Amino acid sequence: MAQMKMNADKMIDADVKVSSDGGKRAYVTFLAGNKDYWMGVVGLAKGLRKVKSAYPLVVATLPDVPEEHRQILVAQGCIIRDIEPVYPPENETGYSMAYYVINYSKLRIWEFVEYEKMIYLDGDIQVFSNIDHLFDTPRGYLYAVKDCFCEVSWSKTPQYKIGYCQQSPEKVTWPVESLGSPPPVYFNAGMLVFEPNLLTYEDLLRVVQITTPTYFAEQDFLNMYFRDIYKPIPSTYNLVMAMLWRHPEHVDLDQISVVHYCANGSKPWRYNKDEEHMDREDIKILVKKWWEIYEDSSLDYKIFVETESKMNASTAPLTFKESVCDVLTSLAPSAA
Ligand SMILES: O=c1ccn([C@@H]2O[C@H](COP(=O)(O)OP(=O)(O)O)[C@@H](O)[C@H]2O)c(=O)[nH]1
Ligand SMILES: OC[C@H]1O[C@H](O[C@@H]2[C@@H](O)[C@H](O)[C@@H](O)[C@H](O)[C@@H]2O)[C@H](O)[C@@H](O)[C@H]1O
Ligand SMILES: [Mn+2]
Repeated sequence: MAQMKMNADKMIDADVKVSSDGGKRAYVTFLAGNKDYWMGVVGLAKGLRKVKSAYPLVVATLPDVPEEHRQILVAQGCIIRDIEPVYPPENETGYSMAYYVINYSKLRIWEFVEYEKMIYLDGDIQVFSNIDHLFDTPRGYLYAVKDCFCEVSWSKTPQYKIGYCQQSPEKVTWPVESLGSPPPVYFNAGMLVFEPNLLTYEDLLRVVQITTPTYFAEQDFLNMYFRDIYKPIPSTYNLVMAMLWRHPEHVDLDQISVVHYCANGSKPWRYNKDEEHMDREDIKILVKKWWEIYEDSSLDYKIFVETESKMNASTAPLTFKESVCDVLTSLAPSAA
């Protein structure tokens, strides 16, 4: 029996796990530049191993990522997928952060149609509990967590100016008479459960070229594009860090599966205790938890795989022949 299972597994490409209905699944992140985000991706790869995710991590990688960083990621079991940049039209109004322009390249992940379903995670995200069950969400939708509008990065938006946030709409009523209908529910694009699709991909690239860029770059664009199929999922799947001080009533850290280190100064590999809010005890704990995974050599790909295979070998189910021998031995008359 075990042998038959082994053969079946061999038929499945070692790097890609399939769902019960045969669809391939994987996590995917995005890496650009020659700075230090590769450390975030290593942390993410090790975190997914620690929670025993059944699926690999694909890294959509821009050409400016150096070979040295690529080799580190391959050594950590990542699947490198080279992508070309996506440049949006000229942006007169500017972005909330100048570097956001490179985040349009995230759109390339819709081209990864060898996978039926993917979970996109920013490189500054860590997974602390297994979220593989999100791959079983009903097809035909894009799932993501609602963002928060309260940080100064939103200061140029009407919602920030009146203190309105979708996380606590009861606090400030949206003035329909002066501002029209409230903004549609809006997701943070650091974590997405989505289905790669070539027609969608080609349409994304077409529409992005005729869409005026706005403050949150590809995040605004994705919210506009997927408005009709977006389904909000709980903050446990993408704790946008500002929620800790903006909406603490909506945060139970014990229930959080995914932490998004998106607040200024909170990226663990370049944590800056002098940035606003970074002296909070909960932030220090979350940064420490990230480093514990990053520095845990038992989670390094090579060591992890060796350890797992030894454990599986020692607890592997008996083959049919072994179990028969066991029974016969137990029945044999005990030596006098
Ligand atoms: O120099 C950079 C900037 C961004 N990113 C990738 O783009 C994602 C989005 O950027 P970031 O997380 O900094 O945005 P935030 O969530 O903090 O707004 C990152 O997580 C990385 O995966 C990258 O690889 N290199
Ligand atoms: O390019 C736009 C980016 O917009 C989002 O980040 C924002 C958003 O979360 C705001 O709500 C926060 O205030 C801010 O700090 C944070 O940078 C995504 O996380 C990121 O992946 C990317 O799409
Ligand atoms: Mn991020």
